[in-house]
Amino acid sequence: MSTEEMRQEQQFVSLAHERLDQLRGEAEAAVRATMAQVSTGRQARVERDIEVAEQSASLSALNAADSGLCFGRIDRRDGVTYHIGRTGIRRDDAERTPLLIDWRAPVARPFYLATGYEPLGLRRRRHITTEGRTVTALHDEIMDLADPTRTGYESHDADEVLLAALNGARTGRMADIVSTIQAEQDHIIRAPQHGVLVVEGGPGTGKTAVALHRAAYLLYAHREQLAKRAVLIVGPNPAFLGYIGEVLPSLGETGVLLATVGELYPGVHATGTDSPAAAAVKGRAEMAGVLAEAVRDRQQVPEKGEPIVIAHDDGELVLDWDIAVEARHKARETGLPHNLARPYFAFRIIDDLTTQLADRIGEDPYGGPNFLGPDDIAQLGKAVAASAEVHAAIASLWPPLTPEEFLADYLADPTHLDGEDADLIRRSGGPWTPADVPLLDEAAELLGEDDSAARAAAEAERARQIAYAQGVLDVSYASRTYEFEDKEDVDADASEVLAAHDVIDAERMAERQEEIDHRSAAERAAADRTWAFGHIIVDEAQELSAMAWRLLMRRCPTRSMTLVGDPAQTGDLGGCDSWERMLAPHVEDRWRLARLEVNYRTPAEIMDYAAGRRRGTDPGFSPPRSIRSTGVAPWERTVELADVAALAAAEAPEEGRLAVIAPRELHAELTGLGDDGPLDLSRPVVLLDPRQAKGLEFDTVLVVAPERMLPNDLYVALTRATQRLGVVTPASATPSPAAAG
Ligand SMILES: Nc1ncnc2c1ncn2[C@@H]1O[C@H](COP(=O)(O)OP(=O)(O)OP(=O)(O)O)[C@@H](O)[C@H]1O
Repeated sequence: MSTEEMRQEQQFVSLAHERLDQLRGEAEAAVRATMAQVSTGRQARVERDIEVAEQSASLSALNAADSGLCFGRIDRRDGVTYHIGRTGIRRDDAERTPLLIDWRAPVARPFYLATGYEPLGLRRRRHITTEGRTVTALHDEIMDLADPTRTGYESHDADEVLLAALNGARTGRMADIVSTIQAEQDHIIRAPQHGVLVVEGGPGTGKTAVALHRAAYLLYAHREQLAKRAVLIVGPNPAFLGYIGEVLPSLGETGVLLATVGELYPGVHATGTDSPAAAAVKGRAEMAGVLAEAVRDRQQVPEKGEPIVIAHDDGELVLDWDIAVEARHKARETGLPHNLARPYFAFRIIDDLTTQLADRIGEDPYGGPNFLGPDDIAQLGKAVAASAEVHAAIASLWPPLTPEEFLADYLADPTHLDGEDADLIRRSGGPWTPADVPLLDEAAELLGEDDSAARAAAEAERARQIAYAQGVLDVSYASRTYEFEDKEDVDADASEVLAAHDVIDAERMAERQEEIDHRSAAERAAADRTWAFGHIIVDEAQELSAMAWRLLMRRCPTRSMTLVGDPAQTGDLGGCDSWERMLAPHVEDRWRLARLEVNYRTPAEIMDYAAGRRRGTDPGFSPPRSIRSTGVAPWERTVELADVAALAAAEAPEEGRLAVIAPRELHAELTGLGDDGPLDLSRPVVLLDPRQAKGLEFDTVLVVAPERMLPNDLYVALTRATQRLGVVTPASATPSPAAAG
């Protein structure tokens, strides 16, 4: 082996780190300098804050690049060599020539795609392994077989670097795969941004990894647009989001919002839980129509013959069925949501009641025309419109509603559902559940936000600011003479010294005072129900209910989405088993499908076992092909539940993580596994139910009571291990209702 080769590579890596340090130093100094600026005035402070935020973002991207900065090199046939890394770095020369190429740049692509059959202009591909700043290994692949040059680092196994990554002990946090992205994954990561792309693949095929790297790629390729509109990544539960939460920051990307669907209604914390059957009812597509009907039910009219009689200074007003039905018809005809159509209902009623009053007051006893002129009638109308009693009557028929009030009332007494379904979701009080969130969102759409009060308040605030600014300008103008009073023959108005009043009027000055929202796009998006994201990525997409899809589609009017999932792993009753059915209501057949076929997580021995069990209920089942085998077969044992903790302790790997996956109803009997407090995946041993295990992976997994799990849940549980799998049948356990199913 040529140590010279190694020395040169080390020299390059050291140089790249030095340059990175230099850039980091500059970025730090820029942040410090900006922060030290004495900014007077709110505008200046806001601008300073924005600058600090931008500089800090590039600083954290540079910090993120520190570990594994340079991981590859491509030597092209034309003699040009590029080093590939986590971020792009330029030299400090006049031309600012590239030193390190960002993995996302087009020129880096052959590093991921080139093969002996299609070398894409490469002579050689090199993987560079580093520990800290030290190069520890090189792996070369010859792409041009006619090239006789050898370095001594030629790999016999092309997958050596990949397999080393896959065999590494797990930490409880997902790591990026930037140095070993495979060609089939690269095609998906760099697929065009527009439209809906569905990525389907079995367990461990890298769907999550690909989705996260795609987010990083899109932010790189469409930075300007996506920095403004932000990218949303939706995952199945908070523990999963915690598990994947480090990947994008490690790639230098922070402009992303990670959330579960249950977190997508600002101001609502969905801490409650539904039974699976109740969640399934709430998730059905028909709930949209059901809620629309329930909103219409809140638009009432008095019974025929039982009018609402309103006391008024000029006599009683009678709000009867005829008036209300006509007003309701007119309001509904606008097609506006409930709260926005309400003023039309109110206007019509006030108009009718005014006519009623005018007919009575101005009536000519001799049958002549009404005595009242248009001005008198307008006066009467004002009085009717100002009457608290009239407003109370209108509100009793067509009340202003918030989504929260409306849905809480609806769930207390569900209508338009058959009796069994209504019983399942009936609830008075209690916290919101994740399945309520799409219903709240639907209700918000049906009700609309009557923001007239907020707009009036904003207008009043603006008027106040203009008045204040005018005051400032008046003071500025009044004080103009003092500046020059000790000078002779000075015409202050003709002075060359410009004062504020010369260059700006009150309105523009007020505008400048208005607060600029300097939160990041992701932060603003998190607080805004009506935010339209630039791109949405949904992981475990098969779990989402029809109602959840409606919510997400509203957040992405451009339908620029990547959906990754595996219908064979669907756990939720309300989830989906067919992409066609799920997507047709939103994009018809305008979506693309990409498949991932190779299982990078689960060794062949475990996958064969999982597939064998699966074939018990689905004889034609075919799993993804495992890329590696360990020679360690899964084992089965019958054990007392009380002894599972000891078994877990014995099986726990020295380095890495072990998970016990058991049905939730057995957790109380599985003592000693620390099933209290929030789930902490960094612990060496964790206890999970199959739903919580979705998307996660561990070095060793013990699946307890497989016979009590539904086929899809069992398949998920059996495919979480990267090294070893044990299957435990409880020697004695209290029978459960789930056991039968
Ligand atoms: N190209 C790669 N290089 C290194 N590791 C990879 C690569 N592709 C996938 N992996 C690893 O394989 C494991 C499984 O990937 P991932 O969790 O993305 O699969 P998945 O398809 O989402 O699985 P599931 O459907 O079971 O949740 C992860 O540890 C991931 O880092």
